[in-house]
Amino acid sequence: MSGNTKFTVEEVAKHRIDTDCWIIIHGKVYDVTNFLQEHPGGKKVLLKAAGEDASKSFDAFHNPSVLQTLAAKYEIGQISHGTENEQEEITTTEELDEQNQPSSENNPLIMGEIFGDGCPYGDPMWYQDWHSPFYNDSHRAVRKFVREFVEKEIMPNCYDWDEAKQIPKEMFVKAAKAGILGAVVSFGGEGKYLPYPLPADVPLDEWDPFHSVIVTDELSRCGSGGASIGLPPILHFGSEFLKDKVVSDCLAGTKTICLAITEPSGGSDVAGLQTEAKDMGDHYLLNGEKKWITNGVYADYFCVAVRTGKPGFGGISLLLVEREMPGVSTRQMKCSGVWPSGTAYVTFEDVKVPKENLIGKENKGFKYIMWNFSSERMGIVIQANRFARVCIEESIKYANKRVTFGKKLIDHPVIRNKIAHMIRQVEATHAWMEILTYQANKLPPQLLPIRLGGPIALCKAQSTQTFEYCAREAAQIFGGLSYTRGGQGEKIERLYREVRAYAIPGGSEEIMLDLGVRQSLKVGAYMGAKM
Ligand code: HEM
Repeated sequence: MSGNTKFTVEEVAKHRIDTDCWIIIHGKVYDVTNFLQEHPGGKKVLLKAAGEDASKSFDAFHNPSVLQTLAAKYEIGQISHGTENEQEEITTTEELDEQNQPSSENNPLIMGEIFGDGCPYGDPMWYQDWHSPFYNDSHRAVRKFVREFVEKEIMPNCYDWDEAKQIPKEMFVKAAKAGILGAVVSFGGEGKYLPYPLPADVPLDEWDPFHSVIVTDELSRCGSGGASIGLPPILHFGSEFLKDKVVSDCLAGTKTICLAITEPSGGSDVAGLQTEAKDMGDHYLLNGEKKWITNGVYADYFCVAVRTGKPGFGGISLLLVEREMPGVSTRQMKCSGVWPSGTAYVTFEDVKVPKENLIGKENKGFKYIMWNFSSERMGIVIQANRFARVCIEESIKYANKRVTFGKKLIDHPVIRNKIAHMIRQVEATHAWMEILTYQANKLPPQLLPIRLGGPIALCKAQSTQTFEYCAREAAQIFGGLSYTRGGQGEKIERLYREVRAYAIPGGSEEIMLDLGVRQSLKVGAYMGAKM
């Protein structure tokens, strides 16, 4: 029997015992006889629904993704359309819902195109037909392209990759071929190193920061994080020799690079770092330890912050270190979140690094690191805010189906109050992120770190505090389902564990808030503010 075989409701109704058990879910027929013993919800619930349309109960207890993954193995056909009366009986809940809703055609409320499933605040407002000065057709094309990629290639696998604590290597190559790796990493970089066209074939000279925002935002919809921060320093400050050596391979997904700044003895205090690179004439002799290095377990290259000069920020340089170099070793760290990110403790013991692997100029590393921080922090803002939005989307959808005390969760004012507080923070953060992105598009590049450093630092703290708030509230709405891994609360349980991976790295909230005010005051004073 193939997935196209047609059955009538009467035929399905004949299969309702434990040695022959069929069910209907959203118009498709499943033979679950061999699944009865394995069903995580128990055998009895399935037998109770045997021979019937179980769509409603199925929706109440599962993530829709179960149909794409596990259930697909048991699908044997579809319900055929019989006489008009029969058809009415077998109408699926989706079809029924459709009949009860106004159509999108000739709907007086809709002025343009709605993208996505229209869940209010589940996507940025320009997805739902709101006017925006920032987006045009090429942004819409990138949005569609990346959404399809994520829904097909990433979303169904997130849970398994998280449990396996690893993303398959082929996935990076796939993302590279789709142009996604280039889009995330190389913005502002040089086109000649791009091995594949950018998403939706947008020409490089038309690619703007809003395209990059869309790619990062859409990637974060799967409710799981990862980062690409090691390459930009080489793209922007490295020699032609270093660029030729690493950039194309990294953008093709065949090699991986990570950024190694943080040390066991100090995180946000970059100026105090201790890893030492001693000048030995034709090479540096590298000794020291780095900790919490994202992707460190899998990386082929390390962009390492080292001390080459005097104490403080004036004695720091960046070096490209290669995994093959004798004396480099990594071990996986056990983290509370972002399990597939290969977060590592890295040790360098008498590693000989050739002088040509110096990135930019000696003792200018602090400036490069600070420059890199702004784009890293904007990446965190976009990710954290989408994660917070996922909390809204999941909460609204769940609250619309879960019934307590005789009514749906969404009909309890206390739940709507929680969702409202989530929405107001996410929308405020999104608007701030967009206006900062607009500045990044308009300001002359040399002014970017000075004018935007302070606001970006503040916006980073805003986004991670919003994320933390939303993860907590969503977890309360999901109740016990957010305390167990997998199932309907899968994304919320994972996101709740991942909050710290955004609130601490790239500058902790405490440092961001202080830096944001200090830097803005300094810039204000320099620009003649009367304070
Ligand atoms: C092909 C059909 C089905 C498949 C593949 C399936 C799969 C699963 C899976 C994987 C879970 C674990 C939780 C999760 O990951 O979502 C689960 C739980 C459950 N399922 Fe099913 N299921 C099917 C049909 C049904 C039907 C028809 C019913 C009810 C009539 C049902 C009732 C339940 C219940 C009550 C739970 C426990 C929910 C919880 O832990 O909160 N399932 N099922």
